[in-house]
Parts: sequence; C-alpha cells; structure tokens
Amino acid sequence: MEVKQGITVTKTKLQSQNFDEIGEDVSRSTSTQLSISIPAKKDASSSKTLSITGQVDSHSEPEDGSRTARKRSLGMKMDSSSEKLIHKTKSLSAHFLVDIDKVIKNDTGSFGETSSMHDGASRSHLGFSFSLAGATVGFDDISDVRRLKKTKHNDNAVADFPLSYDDDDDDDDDDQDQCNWKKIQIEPTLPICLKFQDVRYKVALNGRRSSDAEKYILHGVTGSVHPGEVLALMGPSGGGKTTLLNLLSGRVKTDDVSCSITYNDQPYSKSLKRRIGFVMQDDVAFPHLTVKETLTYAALLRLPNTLTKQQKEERAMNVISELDLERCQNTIIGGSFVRGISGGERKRVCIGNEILLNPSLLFLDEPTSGLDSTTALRIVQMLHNIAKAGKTVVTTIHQPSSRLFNKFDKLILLSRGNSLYFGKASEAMLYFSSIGCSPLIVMNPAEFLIDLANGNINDKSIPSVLEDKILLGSQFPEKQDGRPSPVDVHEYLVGAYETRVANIEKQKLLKPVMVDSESEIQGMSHSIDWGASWWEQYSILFRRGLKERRHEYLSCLRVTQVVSTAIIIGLLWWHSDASSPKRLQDQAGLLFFISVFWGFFPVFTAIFTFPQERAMLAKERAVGMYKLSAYFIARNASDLPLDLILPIVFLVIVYFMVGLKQTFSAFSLSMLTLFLTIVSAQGLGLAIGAAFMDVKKATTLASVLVMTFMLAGGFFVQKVPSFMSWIRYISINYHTYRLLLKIQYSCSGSGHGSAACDSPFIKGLKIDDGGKEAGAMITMIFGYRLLAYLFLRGIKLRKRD
Ligand SMILES: Nc1ncnc2c1ncn2[C@@H]1O[C@H](COP(=O)(O)OP(=O)(O)OP(=O)(O)O)[C@@H](O)[C@H]1O
Repeated sequence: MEVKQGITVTKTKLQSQNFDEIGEDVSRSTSTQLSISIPAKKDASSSKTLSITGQVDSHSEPEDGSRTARKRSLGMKMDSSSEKLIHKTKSLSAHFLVDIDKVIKNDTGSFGETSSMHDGASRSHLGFSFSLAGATVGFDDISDVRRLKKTKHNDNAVADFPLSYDDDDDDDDDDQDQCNWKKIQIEPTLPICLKFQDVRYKVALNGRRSSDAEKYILHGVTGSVHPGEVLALMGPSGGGKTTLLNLLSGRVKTDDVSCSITYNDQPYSKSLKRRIGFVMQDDVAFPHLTVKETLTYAALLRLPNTLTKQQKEERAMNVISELDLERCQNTIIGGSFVRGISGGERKRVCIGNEILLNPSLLFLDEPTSGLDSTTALRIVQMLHNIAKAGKTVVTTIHQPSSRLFNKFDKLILLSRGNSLYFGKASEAMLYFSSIGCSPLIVMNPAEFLIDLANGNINDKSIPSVLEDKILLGSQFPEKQDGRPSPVDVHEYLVGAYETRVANIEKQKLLKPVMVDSESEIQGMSHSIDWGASWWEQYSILFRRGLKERRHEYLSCLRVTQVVSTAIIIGLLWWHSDASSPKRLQDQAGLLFFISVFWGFFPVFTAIFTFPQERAMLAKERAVGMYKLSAYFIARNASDLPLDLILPIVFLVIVYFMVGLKQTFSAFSLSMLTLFLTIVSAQGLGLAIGAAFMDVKKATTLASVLVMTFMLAGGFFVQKVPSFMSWIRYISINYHTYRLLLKIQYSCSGSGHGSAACDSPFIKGLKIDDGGKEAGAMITMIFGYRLLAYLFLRGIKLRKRD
C-alpha cells in the first residue's frame, strides 16, 4: 500500500533574517519519509538561523551526499558553502516548521503560496495504513501538516488546507505550547548528547556476592539521544527500563568495564549531577504543602546563589505557568490520606521541580503511569516542548496510546534486558515489518511492540524462520499449538536486532559530538555557584517544616486528645493536696503519670519522622539540595514551637484544677520540666526511627524501651537490684518524676506540709535544685539527637544503591 502526498511551500520573503527565499519541497514517497530542501544564503546570519533550527536526526542522510552540510541541534554551524540541504526526516519537519513560524512573526512578508494536500479521506487512509501495514504514518505527519496550517493561519497568507482533521482545542494547546517553549528556552543550557554502548548490569541474587549468584538484568543495550529529542524506553514489566534509566542518569553505576555511557563524549562526573533532572516513578512531595509552596521552596533551595530571593520566586512562578498549574497553585499536593491536586497535576509538579533548574538532561520514570490518556498526552507533549527547548529527554513508558507513541523521537524496545529495537519511534513498525512481523488487525503500535516484546505474536504475521520452528516443533507434542513459543520469538527478535541494527548503531556512536563553543560557554556559566548557603538552607527548611507539620500539631484530634486527658486528670485529682501521706501518694501518682504521658507521647510521634520522610530525603539529597546537618537541625527546630503549644494547654488545665503548688516559680519550673521531657523523648523517638527507618521495627523497640523506662522511673519499684539500677539513669521518666517532686515538695514546711517528708515517695529524695536531673535530661536531648544524626548519615537512602 503506497501513499503519496506532497506539501509545497515556495517563495517566502524573510527580510529580517537575510534569507532570499525559503523553499520547501515536502514530498512523501513512503509512509514515513519527508524530504525538505532549504536553499540558504551564504552569510553568517543565515547560517546562524539554520544552526538553531536544523535539529536533524542523526539518522537523516543528506541526499546531496554533503555530510558537511548536516546540522545538529548541538550547535554545529552550517557549512556556508553548502547551497542546498536536503534532509529526510520527519522530526526535522516539525522543528523547522516551528522555526519558520517564529521567523515569520518577525517578518512582514507573506508565507508561501502553494499548498497541496490530499483530502481528509486520504489522511484517514494514512492513519489506517499505519495499523494495517505496520507502517508508521499518520498522526505525526498530520500534526506536521497541522503546524503548517497554523503557521499559515497566523500569517493570513494562504488558503486553508482541506483537512477533515481539525481541532480547535489542540490549536489552542499548540499556541500554549509555543508560548511555553519560548519561556523554557529563556535560560541557555549546555546541550548534552547522551550515548551508551553495550550497557550491561548485573545484580547479586539474595544479596550474595559470589559470581554464581549473579544475574544480568541488562545484556548490552546501545543507543543515543541528542538535544531536542525525546527517547522512550519501552518494554514489558521487568524488561529493564528503570534499571537502564538509573544507569543513564548516573544514579546507579555498573562495574562492567565494556559498557560505556558518555555525555558529550565525556564520562559521568559530579559536575553533571546539576545538569541532570530525574523525575521518579512515585510522586514524592510533601502532601500538606501547596503547589506554589512546593515549587518555591525547591527554587529557593536549588537555584544558584547568584539569583536573588525574588528572582528565585519568580522562576517558581514561571514554572507554574509553564506547566499550566496556576489554577491549582494554592491547593495542597495531597497524598494517600489527604485529598489534594489530581494525579496529572502532581506529576507536573514533580516535573516542575526538575525543570526549575533548567537541566540539560531530563530523565523520567513512567511519567504517565496511572493517568488517563488525555492527561498522559499532555505530559508527553510537555516533554516534547522541553526537548524542543534544547534539552535531552529520556523517559520510560509502559503502554502509550498511539497518539502518545507518535510524540517520541526515538525508541528503545527492551525485553528481558535485551534491545529489540533502537531507532526512530516512527520507523519501529517499518523495521518489524522488514523482519517479517506486522500486525494483521488494526492495532496500536505500542500494543503491537509490547506484544512482540512479550513474545506474543497472535494476530501478527510470522517470519519464515519462526514458521520453520513451528514445523520443527510439531514433532514435539507439547509445542503443537501452531505458534512459536515466546522464547523462540524473543530469540529471533534479539538476533534480528543484533544483526541488522546493533552494529550500525555502534558505528554511529563513534562519531564525535561537536559542541558549539558558544553554547558550551553559555551553558557552563549557568552551572557555577549552586544552591543556598547553610544558614539559608536551614531557614528555608525550618519554614518548610513548620508549614508542612502545622496541621499535625494543631489537628482537632490531637487537641481533643490532650485537652480531654487534661480535663479527666483535673477531675480525678480535683483540688488534691498533700496534707497527709495518703493524699500525697495520690499526688505523687499524678506527677508520675504526667512524666509518663509526656515521656511517651513524643517518642511515638517522633518515631515516624525519618521513616516517613525517607523518600523525600533520598530524592532531595540525591540532587544535593541541602546538607544533611541543615535538614536535621531545621527538622528538630521546626518541631519545637508546635510541640510546646499542647503541653502548655495541658499543664494550665491540670495544674489549676488539681491545685498543685500555687506559686509562679513552681508553675514555670513544672512547665520547664515538661519541655525538657518532651524534647528528650522526641530525641529518643528520632534516634529509634533513624536507626531502623522502618516504622514497624521502630515501634516494637520503642514500646519495650519506654516500658522499661517507666518501670525504672521510681514510682512502681523503689528497691531495684544494683545490677539493674543503672537503667533509671537513662530513663526520661525517672528524671522528670524526680524534678516534679522536687518542685512540688519541700520539707521546709512551706506549701505542702511536712507530711511530704514522711512519705515513702519522697523519703530518700534529696530536695535540692534538681540540677542533676536537669543536666541528665539536657544530655539526653543532645545525646539522642546525635545518635539519630549518626544513624541517618550511615543509612543509604537511595534504593538499589
Ligand atoms: N536489585 C535487584 N535485585 C534483583 N533483581 C533486580 C534488582 N533490580 C532489578 N531487578 C530485576 O531486574 C528486572 C528489571 O527491573 P526494572 O525495574 O528495571 O524493570 P522495569 O522494566 O522498569 O519494570 P516495570 O515496568 O515493572 O517498572 C526485573 O526482573 C527486576 O526484578
């Protein structure tokens, strides 16, 4: 089935660009190929303009054989001697048309005169041939045509195309995209060409290091992606997409010496870290921060010190508008238990977090998973726009719709760690049809490819080699279902790729990347001097911590819990006194309860802190957003003000209902004791949480510890065997209880009578200023926190490191 279509646009005066004329001959002889001829004037300005626009795919071949005339988006200058460029590339057509659009906006002349296009029936026919013949034609081409059409509309220059395929909304989207594209382009970055050859990766099974317990999960994957392109890693679950993405982004290292991953022909280095954005599969964000707060804090922490606070905030706002998040900018992100923005918006916030930094290379792990097809298309369109701004985009994708599939420039199809295809996404179907695998029914190309990668060739044509295998297999009863086994299909596809594609691609990778020195200088100048100073980090993290946790501390449930406990205590011990040993025993019981309540409560709250924030911490630390010490101290400090509100409320209610010693100093010292208790209990909880980073294990240990501390607290048992008596010194309850007793009772006779001196609860207790107890608690406050910090430092926060 052959389809012929042609677009001809001639005679365009572009006075301001020093072009005499631009003529395009866009002709389609096969389903995928477009040829465009661009006569360019031999002067510097025309050369410059074309060097920006000529995002030529590395696969494209100049038809005039002049390799020197080939341009790449990396900034290779056009050879001014070349009079004519003819490229066969569909992606070029898209880029080129966009640029013509831009150029024309500066121009007073009219654009083109002639256009010819088959009618809508032909186009639908094109789309159909895509499915039936396995040839990649259709939507992308149509979108090219629609771009042309839009260009012409903008300039009121030519008659409308007789297209039946029209969509005003999409035109609006395109306008928006153009607008976004310009915004994203404002900051120059170093264009990075990513090449990888024979990427292998093995893992130790069951954590064993011996070689017999190792398994390869990538078996030599080769490919490349240039600035301006979106490379999709596709394949069935477990195919190795995430592993490859992690390796390419430098998050994971391989010890295989034969493998090479280079960025502009250079190996991974620390300086590259800042140029790489990585959007993880799981959206990791603070659920109680709004979209605006999330992006503003990220901007303040990640953007270079050379920018002012206002500029950083402006950048965050720009990203919000670029990603079309204005409408939800004041809505909280939300999470499993709180409703917030939608999944698509959340994904865009995560992408925004990365593009804030204007990275040269953007990696995304399944950015569309869990989203409906329209939202997914929007996300991928956005990636396309980001790429158009000169970035290199690599994304894994599970099962894209056909519209989405056509947005990708390049594709790697992975199955069981092997490459089944690498090349232009638009040529994947042609390639598989060339090796004898074509769909026999109408099928989404992505579905077809995933089926093949799974070894499923139902409703697909079978190559003769595999047919032979079926005949051979008919001798074996277990293989008599008339279809080749998935293993045979897999082996065939891997073999075909190795012989037809792999070596050619490896040869292509040998060509050196030429980086335009101007863009390198521009790009480099934006990489120096990153991040905020330690104090800035601390203050930003402190404010962020306060905002994120304000809901926790002042939540209705928590306030109700504390206030109702206080009132119940107040009623049970209503107007108690210490006039007799019995009554004093009651009061001592109350003081012990207070020490237990405020000694336990914060432990169990603080335990969750680090395990819960582990993912966020890992993500932010992986990109060097802040120092661990700044985070740790800010995290502790931001908890304090909020943690102290409820104890004040509690003590005010209890103290006066119960009728404890009614002096200002006694009340303030009791309050101070409570603060010391809470802060040291928090330290214990943080240390336990950081030690395990697992809530279940941490709560188990914490419950044993707090029970031991309570028993050793001095209320239940006075006479403890000497070999166990040391426990009380590390018991928070012991020190709190003693301090509270010392504040309330003195044997001088003032306040609570001499009965206190005879009470077994105070007998032996030296009524002094409580300096020892206070000292012990202050030591615990810092000691437990130091432990927590050391545990946190020692933990590898990133998975699969
Ligand atoms: N550390 C590891 N130890 C053992 N096996 C691993 C490890 N990491 C990855 N694998 C295995 O390697 C294979 C590829 O994993 P990977 O996560 O890269 O697949 P994927 O294509 O991204 O899958 P999905 O689409 O389901 O996310 C899987 O079979 C996985 O179980």
